[in-house]
Amino acid sequence: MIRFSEISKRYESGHEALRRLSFELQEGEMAFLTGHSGAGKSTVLRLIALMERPTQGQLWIGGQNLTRIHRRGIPYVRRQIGMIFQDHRLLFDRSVFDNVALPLVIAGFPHREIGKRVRAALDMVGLLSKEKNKPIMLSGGEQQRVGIARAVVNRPPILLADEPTGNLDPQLSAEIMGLFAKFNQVGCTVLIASHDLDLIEAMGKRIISLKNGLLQRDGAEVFDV
Ligand SMILES: Nc1ncnc2c1ncn2[C@@H]1O[C@H](COP(=O)(O)OP(=O)(O)OP(=O)(O)O)[C@@H](O)[C@H]1O
Repeated sequence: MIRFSEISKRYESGHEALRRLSFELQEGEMAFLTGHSGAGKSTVLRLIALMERPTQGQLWIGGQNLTRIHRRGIPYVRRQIGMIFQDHRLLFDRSVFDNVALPLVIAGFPHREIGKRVRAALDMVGLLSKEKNKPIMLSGGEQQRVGIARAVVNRPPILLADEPTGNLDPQLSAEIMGLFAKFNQVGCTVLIASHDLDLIEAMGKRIISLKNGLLQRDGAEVFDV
């Protein structure tokens, strides 16, 4: 489903954030991406979401070679991906409903369909009763769940999350991870960047570990870097 083949990413500053990184994520798999600050975790997610392009190597999503894709094809790929950020990136002057509806409004869904889908997404994250609230009235964990509802509202086959529990206490963090596991159980391919080793080890899923842009560990396999 997602395949990195010898991917390198050098930013314009000259910094090489990823070096010949290869790994594959099967359709319906859930995995964690870990490593020290600056190891390259966000870069991996940004490459998959086409927010950055690789300097070298081949990157595939569902049989499509992203390194060959034209600008015109980018929105089509992005529609397959729900992305969740540590800082939620919610619109604070809009209601919870409007925040979650945004991807559907952009995609031109009809009004009725938007209402149905937004409420289904809010129900999944347990926030149906807060649809009229502004994000500022919600706790950090609730805000994060709004971000998750927004990411899943158009039912993308791939979910990417960048430090989704960064600012949350251990109990809320475990709840958020539980939500991702729930989406995975219904077939979503999930990749989560997190430096919270205790939490991700407790999830019992595959862990891919980066060190200075190199693959250090993939599941049970450990590499000499
Ligand atoms: N736009 C950019 N321009 C230049 N260098 C960048 C850019 N984005 C990231 N980097 C550098 O690339 C390296 C990898 O960054 P990345 O954000 O992928 O790491 P990370 O593992 O997600 O770190 P953190 O856990 O701190 O978020 C870092 O050294 C970072 O400073």
